[in-house]
Amino acid sequence: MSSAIIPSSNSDEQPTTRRIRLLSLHLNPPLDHHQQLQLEACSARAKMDVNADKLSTYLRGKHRDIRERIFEYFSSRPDLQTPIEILKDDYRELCLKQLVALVREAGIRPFRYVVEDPAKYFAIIEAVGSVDMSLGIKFGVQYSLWGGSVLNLGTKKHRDKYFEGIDNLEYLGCFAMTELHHGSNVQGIQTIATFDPLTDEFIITTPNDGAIKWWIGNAAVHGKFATVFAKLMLPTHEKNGVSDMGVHAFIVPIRDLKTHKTLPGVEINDCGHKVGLNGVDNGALRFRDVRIPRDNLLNRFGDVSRDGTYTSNLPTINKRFAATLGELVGGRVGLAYSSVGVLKIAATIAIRYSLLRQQFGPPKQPEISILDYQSQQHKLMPMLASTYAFHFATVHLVEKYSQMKKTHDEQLVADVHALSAGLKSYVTSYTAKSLSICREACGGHGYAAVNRFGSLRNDHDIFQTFEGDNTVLLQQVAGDLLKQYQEKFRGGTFAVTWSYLRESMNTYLSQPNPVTARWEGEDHLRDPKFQLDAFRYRTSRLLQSAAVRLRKHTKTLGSFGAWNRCLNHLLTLAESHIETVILENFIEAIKSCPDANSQAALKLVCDLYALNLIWSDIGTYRNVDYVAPNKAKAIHKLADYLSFQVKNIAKELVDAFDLPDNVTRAPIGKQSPSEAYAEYTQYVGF
Ligand SMILES: Cc1cc2nc3c(=O)[nH]c(=O)nc-3n(C[C@H](O)[C@H](O)[C@H](O)COP(=O)(O)OP(=O)(O)OC[C@H]3O[C@@H](n4cnc5c(N)ncnc54)[C@H](O)[C@@H]3O)c2cc1C
Repeated sequence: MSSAIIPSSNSDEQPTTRRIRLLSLHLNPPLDHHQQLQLEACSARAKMDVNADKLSTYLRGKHRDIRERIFEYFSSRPDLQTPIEILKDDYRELCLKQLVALVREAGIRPFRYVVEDPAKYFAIIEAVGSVDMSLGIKFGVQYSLWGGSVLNLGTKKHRDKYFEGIDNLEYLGCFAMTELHHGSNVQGIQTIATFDPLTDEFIITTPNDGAIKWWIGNAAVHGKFATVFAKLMLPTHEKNGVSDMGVHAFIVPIRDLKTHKTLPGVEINDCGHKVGLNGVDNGALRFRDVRIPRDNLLNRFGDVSRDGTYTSNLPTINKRFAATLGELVGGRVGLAYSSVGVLKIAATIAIRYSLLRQQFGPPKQPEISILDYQSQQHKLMPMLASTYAFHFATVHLVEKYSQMKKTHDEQLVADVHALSAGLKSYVTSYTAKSLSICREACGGHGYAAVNRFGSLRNDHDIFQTFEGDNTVLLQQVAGDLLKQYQEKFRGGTFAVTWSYLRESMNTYLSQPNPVTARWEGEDHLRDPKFQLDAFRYRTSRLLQSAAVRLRKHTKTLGSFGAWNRCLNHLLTLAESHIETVILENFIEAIKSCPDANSQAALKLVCDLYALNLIWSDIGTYRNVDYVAPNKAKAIHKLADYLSFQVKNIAKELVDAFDLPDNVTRAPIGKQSPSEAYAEYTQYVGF
């Protein structure tokens, strides 16, 4: 455990002494000042005393109040709580009722925060999604997608006309991008908006069944408007000629504001019962030459004048398309943030139950809690550590997004785009897997619908697909990394998020250090420098080798074929990079924590996060001798030991998520263990 401080070499040193000193160096590095501090933290850990409230205050930051207000409101309205069993149509109506009550009764008016204070907006959306995930998604469709498209793709005239109605829910709306034949490939959509100079209108047309707008939230029952993405067609001088100006967004009224009847030319059908999120009414839309005024083009990035002339500050279709999609990253940020909220709920229920539940034990002695089993710790403690890591990473994402909204800095826009794509895909995939692990970790009682894992899993599952399929998004991250890599070799600089690669690419190009590869003392393994170096090294290696492979295969397969040949490699690269960014943010967040005990607890959790991931990919490190066999063994042992240590403060760590019982809503996850079985028994009718 402890490291001896190795005396430095001096000229009188005997050969044997020197050999012993060098040998010791291989096993334990000399302690620097930072490590000394760390050792002190380790010994303090034995009496770690975590105050959940202080930790929670640090986690929630300044938006704790609005979150509590939302939870308290729903706690005061049990009639608005979603029952365990509910039919699709009833659920949709309840979900609308919940949304209307939140906005009009509880007075949560979130729309202005979309632009003015995104951090507050995301805190609201996370809290609302914790109350009910369908409600969170319906809320997101209204304010992030429909509302967000009006604010971010439109101009002042659109804001003036629609802001109030969107905010107060009179103008319930949809975001109609996906079609039956095209989801991920947005540029492949086929809906057409043709300008008619005679009437000064656009004509919205669904040219074939493949172009029917599909999966559109709020469309089946409640929506009055839709932001419809369509290819803008402008007449040319040739007879009947049109020119395709690329994908643009248009506001299309779909139901009458007073009668709620579907408007002429619009055909709406229900996408039906889904695997989850049945409180949201997803519908399919067909447009039969629906005419809308020219003003309904959301014209921030491209406009059409009265005579049909097209103007834009952006020179190409691709640039306009990128700018349009770039403005929509808010939805993705919200999903990543909310997914962490779901993970917190699941981890809380599973860990509280694992502390309560007792099975087996030493002969003739009381049974022990199932969280005392190493296997249960292995299932749940790295997950708890990841939840904390994701919390800080998504808070960082929200901060960057808010900065971007204020400054519109071009570099920041690119950064937030890649970071939101990476975090959304990494976090939502992790949460989806964890929900199954939590269910299984709670045994049979995990399978009771009242204990939530089924609905959480089903509702959350689609987070992996909408707002960009995870596999597709990770490729954008890999593409961005490769672009930066090429620029580096052309003498350019890395963007801020990737700046760590500047140094680690150089380290990578040299051989792993055979001395540090053997250091295995706890103080070294728990040194953030070692952990970050290891993460960065892996990413740099993957980046360098991906670039080499792509170059090689492009010669024979072309760029598309080469990309596909290296696809799994590229996905691993993107994940490795995102893990590095997550770790960096965790380490930074620990430094800023004002409470010493909370800081020590976070350090422990962060070490588990880092070492568990290094151990999960130990083959990669061993293959290149980045770690020697003994060091690999030491990492494994320490990761298990840290799981055990984290288990000792697991109760406080989940309490710090500050989720009241009316939000977790699972009898087995009750805050007070004595109530858990009692409520569950009552639920069954005893
Ligand atoms: C409940 C729900 C609500 C939705 N709400 C809305 C909404 O309100 N508005 C809206 O416009 N849309 C909405 N959508 C649509 C959603 O955004 C799309 O489903 C999503 O973008 C994925 O597109 P897709 O379904 O075409 O998947 P596909 O792209 O067909 O993906 C299928 C599989 O192919 C793989 N794949 C695709 N392309 C690649 C590639 N290049 N490389 C490797 N693998 C690839 C994917 O990884 C995935 O595994 C919703 C969908 C659902 C289910």
